[in-house]
Amino acid sequence: MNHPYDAILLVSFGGPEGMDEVMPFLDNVLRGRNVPEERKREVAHHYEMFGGVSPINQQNRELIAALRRELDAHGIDLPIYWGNRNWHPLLPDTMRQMARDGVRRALAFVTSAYSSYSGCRQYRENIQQAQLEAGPEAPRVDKIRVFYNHPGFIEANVERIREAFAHFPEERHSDVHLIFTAHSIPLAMAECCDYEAQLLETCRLVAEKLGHGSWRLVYQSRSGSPAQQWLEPDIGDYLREAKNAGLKDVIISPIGFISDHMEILYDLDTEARAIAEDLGLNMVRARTVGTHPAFISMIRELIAERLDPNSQRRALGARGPHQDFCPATCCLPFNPSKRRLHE
Ligand SMILES: CC1=C(CCC(=O)O)c2cc3nc(cc4[nH]c(cc5[nH]c(cc1n2)c(C)c5CCC(=O)O)c(CCC(=O)O)c4C)C(CCC(=O)O)=C3C
Ligand SMILES: [Fe+2]
Repeated sequence: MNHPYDAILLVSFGGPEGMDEVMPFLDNVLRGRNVPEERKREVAHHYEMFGGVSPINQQNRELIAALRRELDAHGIDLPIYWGNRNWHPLLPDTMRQMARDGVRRALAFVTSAYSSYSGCRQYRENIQQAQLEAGPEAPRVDKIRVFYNHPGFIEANVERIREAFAHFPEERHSDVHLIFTAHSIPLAMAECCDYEAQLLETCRLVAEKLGHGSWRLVYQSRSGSPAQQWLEPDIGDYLREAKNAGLKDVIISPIGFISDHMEILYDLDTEARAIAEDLGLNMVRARTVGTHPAFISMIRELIAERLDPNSQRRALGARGPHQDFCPATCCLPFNPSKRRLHE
């Protein structure tokens, strides 16, 4: 096929893989961010509870291995590179390697299904910065569209939630309350993107496929200064609300993420689970898509559609496929015209 791409680039968040990597990783995440020192220490402790190892890097290795097999099976022979925002392999190092290998133009798959500054624009800025650091031989990089409404993403989530339902006796299924979670972001950030609307669309499409009416989208992993407003309700508060409303069985599906990384192991499997147990709620946490075959074939499809401009761009629901190229003002961190000058 005649197309301009000579590599795939997986772009992700990155995570520490040992005790001595936790603080330098958090320094990278929080450089220039308005997050209190106390929150940083708290989050360092979350990582330390797991030996300083975030599962995210291993999950990305497995994702790459699965994608390699999928591309090979479909005759797509592009090499796959991998670079992270916050930890090794770091994007600038990967970009230099690509330049050395003679890569001229790459397609980037970012491990975030939704549009937001953190999940879209910041990754594009990271790519640009890495290109600057790698110099004039750095490849050109085009980002693959966000996939929150892609049938492969929906199907993989539906199957993960079906697995979770199987933990409850059949006769209780209709009374199970399905709680979707996503990473909270500052309201100022949420105002500049379609994050909430996209999340709600994914939840709606997944719940519809499951034929399950009792669901709600809530948020987790709130960070930042307490003075700032972030998306709510928080999962902990919502579990208390659910209890007060008389609910007994809940499934938590972290629809905002694509792998079971630290924000899930700690914020849901440790913190939210303790709250649920305290309240006497039966909680089952659904897995994220991870390397589900429908998700891996979705990534292959998203690559193939960029290699062949005439191919169909699949999307479920009312919103249609997201555009291939982000407009200049897409996913800003905040609305600049709302910022007072002295801030
Ligand atoms: C929207 C969004 C996603 C989803 C899109 C995507 O996947 O990119 C996401 C993913 C992730 N967030 C992660 C970890 C962290 N996020 C933090 C801080 C923050 N996240 C934010 C937003 C998001 N984050 C924001 C607005 C902040 C405040 C600071 C800032 O404005 O940037 C902090 C600092 C400590 C804290 O304050 O919590 C950590 C350690 C990990 C890795 C987990 C692992 O290691 O396994 C992953 C995948
Ligand atoms: Fe985060």
